[in-house]
Amino acid sequence: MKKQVVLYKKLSPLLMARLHEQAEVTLIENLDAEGLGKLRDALPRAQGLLGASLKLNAELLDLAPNLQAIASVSVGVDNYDIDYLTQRHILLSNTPDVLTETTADTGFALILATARRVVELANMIREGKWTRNIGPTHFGSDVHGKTLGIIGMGRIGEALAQRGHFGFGMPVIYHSQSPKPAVEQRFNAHYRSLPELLQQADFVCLTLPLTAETEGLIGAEQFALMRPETIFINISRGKVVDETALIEALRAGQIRAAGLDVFEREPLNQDSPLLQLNNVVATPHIGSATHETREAMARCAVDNLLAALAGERPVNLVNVGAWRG
Ligand SMILES: NC(=O)c1ccc[n+]([C@@H]2O[C@H](COP(=O)([O-])OP(=O)(O)OC[C@H]3O[C@@H](n4cnc5c(N)ncnc54)[C@H](O)[C@@H]3O)[C@@H](O)[C@H]2O)c1
Ligand SMILES: O=C(O)[C@H](O)CO
Repeated sequence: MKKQVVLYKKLSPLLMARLHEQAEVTLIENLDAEGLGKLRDALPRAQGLLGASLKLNAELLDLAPNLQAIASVSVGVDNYDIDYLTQRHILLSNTPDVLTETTADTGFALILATARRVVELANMIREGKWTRNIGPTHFGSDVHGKTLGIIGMGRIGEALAQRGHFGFGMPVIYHSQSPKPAVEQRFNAHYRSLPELLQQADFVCLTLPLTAETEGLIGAEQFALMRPETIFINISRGKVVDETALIEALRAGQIRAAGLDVFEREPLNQDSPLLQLNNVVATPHIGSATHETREAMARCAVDNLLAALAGERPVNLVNVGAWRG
């Protein structure tokens, strides 16, 4: 008998066809109030779930007594109660690797856009304010040769280091859970304590996951260690940063600019003070959002889900403790 799969993210026709071949599929197209109601109705029969951007807590999961596997179309797994899933032997998988390069591209786009004031000055032209040659008040700062500081030297951190070191001749310093000799050798990178990195980096870039340990990692005390020339980039998760402290640091000139792809609350409220600041470049969580990469992520999630439902260990199993094979 075909397994019951609930999708809360629409997939390409090719992937939908593949899933339909092997499973009975219920598709929830939108996670608005109506969609959430439909999801609740579908959960009691669900054996597999596939989607992203939904906090799947114990209250929702308790509606799904038959659930065997969840395939998240994301590398970040902060939306899931992993201990609870493991306790219930529900296999959680994610989509690492396939989005690494694209997310690092986004990080570098934010580095360049903030340093060279791309959005602010492009808007100036649109607003008809380019009336004479620009002078020092509109100058940006160099990226090449500046010190790139990476917090969380994992897959995306390494891809950022690669761009900085080989492409822009940037000295690389990093802070992570432990030093990584292979990375140091490849990018001539140097390990720093968190306070040292915050003091020394021209670009402080967050590429670490949101966990109980990293929530609120960067707050007023950490911004106070940065310099007025520091540019702060966050492509990890909004909650790693105390957003009120970030706004204060930007307003007070404690740091020069911020490039932000992620926020404490998403979508970002239109009234957010961040959107009033010219030295903020804000993008709507687009780290992995290219046609190619989103399709690769969806394919990876489908592979993981079908493997799990067939009794096989998914390649990207997150909670290995849930595996009984
Ligand atoms: N903006 C986006 O659209 C987007 C896209 C992809 C990933 N992300 C985020 O980026 C994160 C990283 O992805 P990845 O594939 O590089 O993961 P990864 O696991 O390869 O790398 C994370 C690194 O952070 C380090 N780390 C963890 N906790 C730490 C701590 N307390 N202090 C210092 N370092 C710590 C780990 O040791 C690891 O090296 C994801 O978890 C996700 O939240 C965002
Ligand atoms: O974690 C991820 O994969 C990205 O943030 C997309 O959600």
